[in-house]
Amino acid sequence: MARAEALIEEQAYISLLYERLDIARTRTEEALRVVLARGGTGTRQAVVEREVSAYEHTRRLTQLSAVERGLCFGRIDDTGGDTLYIGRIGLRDDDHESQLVDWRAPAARSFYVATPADPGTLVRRRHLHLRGRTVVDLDDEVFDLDGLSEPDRRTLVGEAALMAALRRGRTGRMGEVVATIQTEQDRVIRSGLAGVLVVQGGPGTGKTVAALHRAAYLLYAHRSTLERRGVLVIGPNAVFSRYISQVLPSLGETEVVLSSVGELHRGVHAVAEDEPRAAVVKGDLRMADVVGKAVRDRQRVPSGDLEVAVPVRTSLRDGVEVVVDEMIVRMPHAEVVRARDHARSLLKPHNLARAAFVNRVLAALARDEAAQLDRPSDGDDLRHAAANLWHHRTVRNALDRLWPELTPERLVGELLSDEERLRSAAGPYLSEIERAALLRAPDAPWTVGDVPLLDEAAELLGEVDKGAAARRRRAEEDRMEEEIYAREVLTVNELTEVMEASDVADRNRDSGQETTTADRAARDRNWAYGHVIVDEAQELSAMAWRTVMRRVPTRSLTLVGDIAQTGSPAGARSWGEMLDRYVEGRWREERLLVNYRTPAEIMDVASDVLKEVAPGQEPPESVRYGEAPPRAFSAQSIDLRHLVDSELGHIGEGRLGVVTPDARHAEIAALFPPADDPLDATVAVLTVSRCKGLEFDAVVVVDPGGIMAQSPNGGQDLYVAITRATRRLSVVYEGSLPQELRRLEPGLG
Ligand SMILES: Nc1ncnc2c1ncn2[C@@H]1O[C@H](COP(=O)(O)OP(=O)(O)OP(=O)(O)O)[C@@H](O)[C@H]1O
Repeated sequence: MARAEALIEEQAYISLLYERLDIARTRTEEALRVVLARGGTGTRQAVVEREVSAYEHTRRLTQLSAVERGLCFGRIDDTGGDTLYIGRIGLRDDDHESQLVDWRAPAARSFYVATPADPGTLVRRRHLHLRGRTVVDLDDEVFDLDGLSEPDRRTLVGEAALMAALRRGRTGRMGEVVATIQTEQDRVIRSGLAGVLVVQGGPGTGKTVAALHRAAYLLYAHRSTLERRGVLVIGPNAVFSRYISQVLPSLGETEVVLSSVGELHRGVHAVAEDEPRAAVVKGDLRMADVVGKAVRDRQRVPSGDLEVAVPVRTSLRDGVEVVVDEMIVRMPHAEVVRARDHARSLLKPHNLARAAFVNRVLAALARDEAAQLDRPSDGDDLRHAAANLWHHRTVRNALDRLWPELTPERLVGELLSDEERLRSAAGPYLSEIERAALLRAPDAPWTVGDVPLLDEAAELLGEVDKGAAARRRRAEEDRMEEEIYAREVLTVNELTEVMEASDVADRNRDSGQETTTADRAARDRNWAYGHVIVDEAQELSAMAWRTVMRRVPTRSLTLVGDIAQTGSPAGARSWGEMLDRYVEGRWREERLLVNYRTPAEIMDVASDVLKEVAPGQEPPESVRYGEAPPRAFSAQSIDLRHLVDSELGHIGEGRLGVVTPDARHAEIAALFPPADDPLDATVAVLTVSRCKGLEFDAVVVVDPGGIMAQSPNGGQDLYVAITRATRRLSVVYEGSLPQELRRLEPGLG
């Protein structure tokens, strides 16, 4: 069949699918209107039912609008003469016959995994290209050539769909690639939910896209487990989270929480990076001991007996109470030690164990007071006297000195900025040089490396706000009640197969204000996610892994990264080094070997760098060639702005990234128009740590020698910088060209 006829035939089917989509939307809108028209009153059962169906309809509507673009992108024909159309969601006709298969459904799998060598039962895979609702092109892979007519053979275009996808100009946001997922990526996406999956792959091998499509797949395949607990995706920084933020909604998923290590401690948004020596120390597991000791250091005993002045007689003067007479109450030193040891022996978090310490001290002081005043000191009298003592400022102050209530921010802030405290807490664990690397000014901003320390502290301190703990307990009791009730409602309505009672209870309780998993998770430090995905996972320090693992007690994780790109000096040198502590012998690894981003000429340059800095590491294979040989310019012979203008001329609508050493970022950024968001700028000036995971049509690497020298992992940084380019690469060097880059063609200034 000639291509034109094939196009007409496919257009007819695609139009039918869009009609179905329109019908589904209209029906859902109508159903939602009916539900909302019922109003928010009535019996409790009616309110629950209304909440449930309004939520479901709204969710379905969001999904139906998200799939408008590229609703259907593929078709498979098998040896039995059956045809399936593959798309972003599944659609059925009024007789419940499948018209479109969801890309995540098992039936769609052969669309992704069939290869000429192993086609399974497929005779043909067809990619459909739509603009709006019109089929503008198609390309076929035919697995059974003998079965093809002559005209059909002429339309064979091999990997055209993938190549077309890769040639698209960069928009500043990552897009989804459902139509062109490759076999090795499909293996990653559909790998089982349980356990730890490590996806190791070089730059541009699609680790990020595979991880995000995996999130969508897991939510589809394990909705009841994951929707309630949610999926957390941790990226290297907030810019990256924005870069990938549109992928999942465009796949129809809205219940995924995007975060970065710097944002994992509630209330802190750390963006600053530590200088390399501090980063190494903060990322070291010994810091868990240091924070532990810092907490114990705050549980003190006085050098002698505890002595506190308390008022004996007060009088009112001008309406103000003044102390007329006071006395000293005492607690012997050994008893204070016992009170402290007893509170510690409870193994409760510091702020929760404080009550035990406080009660013992108050009782001892009350006993002494009674003895001195010759008052009775039996049970009730003593309790009364102790309660009275608690109201004296002097007693409170003494107790706060000995066992203060602490927030993680105060504990860690004071630890890192007070030489004395640091020496005491870190003395047994860190050398003097390491301690010096940690010391910082009291008003220094939080760094990404501080966040795992804050998390550690939060774990050891427990919640300060007793009101909050009580509120949470009450809320939990309410929730249980709602859940029992919701279960009854679902049973009565025969909905138990479709929905979980706890889901309904959560939604009902939140009544529209905080209905998403993201909202609920954000409120709760102890939230346990159903699955956690970590991108650029090689950058996480051992301390950061503790923080991540706390959020997923089931150890259901996907970690994607590249050991050869580790930039943080506290990051991973091998996966086992970081993971064996938690899941020894229980993590599995998939490797991605094909680079879809960087053209072969640029990858050759990157490979030279890799050979020097990480000799054993294999660079990935590029699938295409670029449009110009990568070039090197001496800083003396070229004006950077001039070079950037000329590169912009070559890339048309695309985007350009200028990558600089950390120390030169401000100076170079000042040469270009300021940009609020580097993702929206035509020219984005970034350090290497900020451009991790991103990509640009053209990249200009400034001062490669400076990048290499900026940290012990500077060579890896240069490798990352070079591999951000999808089309063109230029390097502007100071002095002489680093010899790792000798392959670059000399550019003319
Ligand atoms: N199957 C595919 N179809 C179309 N484009 C793809 C496919 N796989 C990857 N790409 C494209 O290749 C580029 C690189 O992908 P991605 O950013 O996921 O790679 P990565 O392995 O995470 O890279 P890095 O480690 O350098 O951050 C992206 O533009 C992505 O859209």
